[in-house]
Amino acid sequence: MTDVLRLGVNIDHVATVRNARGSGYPDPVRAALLAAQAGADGITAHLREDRRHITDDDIARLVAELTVPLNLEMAATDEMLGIALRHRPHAVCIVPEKREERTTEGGLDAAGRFDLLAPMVERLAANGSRVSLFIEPEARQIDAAVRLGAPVVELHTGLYCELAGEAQVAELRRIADAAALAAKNGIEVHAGHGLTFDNVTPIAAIPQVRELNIGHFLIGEAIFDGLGAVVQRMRALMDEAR
Ligand SMILES: CC(=O)[C@@H](O)[C@H](O)COP(=O)(O)O
Ligand SMILES: NCC(=O)COP(=O)(O)O
Repeated sequence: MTDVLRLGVNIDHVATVRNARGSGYPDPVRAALLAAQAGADGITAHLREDRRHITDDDIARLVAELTVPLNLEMAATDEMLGIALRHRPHAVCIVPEKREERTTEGGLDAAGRFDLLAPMVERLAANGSRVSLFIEPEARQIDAAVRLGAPVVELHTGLYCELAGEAQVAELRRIADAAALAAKNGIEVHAGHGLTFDNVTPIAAIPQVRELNIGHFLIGEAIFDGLGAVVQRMRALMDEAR
């Protein structure tokens, strides 16, 4: 019996719609509570330096009101470290960030930024948050995660989602090999970015993967079918894959 595969719903783009007009709706916290009721095992929220979607107030309200664990995504900056230490979320996932990017473009260079990350990982863990590193599915990055003492890595699935045919199969193999290597080294494996109903199954079928974080697609589909229904459908696809 493989462990249950958890679904983390990323609510960033509920805030994107809200911020389009500076209104109070749609409320990301309301979306988070609804997603939890529909079967989400956790909520992911990315507090970006430019606050283009999730705001500091959203994080404060999520911490106060969520009924499932919060996974706070953040860049490796002193500002974000201070916010994470103050709120002490269940989990913190350190992600790369470029102000000019439309969305995350790749994994964190944990190997190249080792000296910057080491004290940050240590302080977040000592503060009681489960630290995750959002990385490319590469042995070099997994080795860095081991040396940093990160208990979790989230493997970037964006390239897999963009590719097709043999190239996508090769990227899936790369992700599966990275998941096996990370698990062999005692690291819990998560995956995310760009996942949809159509491409989730092969990722969900990787036995070492314990959590998927999925957002943009679900929020888009919710416009047509409602957030509860699309969360339930993604949950069912993930369960069928195991
Ligand atoms: C790290 C990752 O892939 C996402 O969780 C991230 O939040 C994407 O950024 P946007 O939500 O701003 O598109
Ligand atoms: N870390 C991945 C995540 O939280 C959601 O990514 P996406 O589904 O919005 O691309």
